[in-house]
Amino acid sequence: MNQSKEQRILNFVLQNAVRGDPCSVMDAIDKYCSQKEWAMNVGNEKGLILDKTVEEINPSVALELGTYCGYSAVRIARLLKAGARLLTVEFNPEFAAIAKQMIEFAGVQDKVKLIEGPSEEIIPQLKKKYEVDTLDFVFLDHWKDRYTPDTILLQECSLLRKGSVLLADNIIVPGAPEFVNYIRNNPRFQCTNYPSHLEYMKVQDAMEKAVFLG
Ligand SMILES: Oc1cc(-c2ccc(F)cc2)cc2cncnc12
Ligand SMILES: [Mg+2]
Repeated sequence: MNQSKEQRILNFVLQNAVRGDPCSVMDAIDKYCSQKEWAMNVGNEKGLILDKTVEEINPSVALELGTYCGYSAVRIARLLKAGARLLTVEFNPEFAAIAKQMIEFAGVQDKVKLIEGPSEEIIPQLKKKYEVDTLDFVFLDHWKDRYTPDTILLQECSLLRKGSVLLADNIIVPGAPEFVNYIRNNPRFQCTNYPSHLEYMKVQDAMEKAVFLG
């Protein structure tokens, strides 16, 4: 049975990156996906915006919606302080299986909890099942039509506190117009737009940062 693209990406990392070195894993994925097969990792240009946001917040508890192959989970986890943790949610079992191996190879598995399932099911479980009080940082990088309902669900589940930061990928491509309209017109959020480019392409994209005002 021939391999998936995601399995080919993982194989390339296993052959070309250094076990326990998150940056070498990120570099190998970026090399493969820019030179061989495009894939929907946040990439190195938008990845720098993600880095700066994570470093600014220095989160104790972070949530990622949309793990895919684990590129941004590795990217975020490598910056977390001792004792801090990332919960990352992936709906697709094949992607989750690849991401688990990617996260372990990078050596960040002690900081990352990979949860397989739909975000709308997992979010209401975060407090009781995953011992979350509130979230310091949320990276939205899953299906764009889930950005708004999941942001509302995070509020309904009292998972945001004054100062919690949301960062959303793909504001232009594939685009999340309904989310942009919701979040920019919501007085409980302070928004900032970060123009960038679609991963590995000369196509305009952007990220949106939204600080919850409580
Ligand atoms: O960063 C992303 C990019 C694209 C995407 C796909 C096809 C295309 F033509 C352009 C962009 C899809 C995504 C789905 N989930 C999360 N992130 C994504
Ligand atoms: Mg994305």
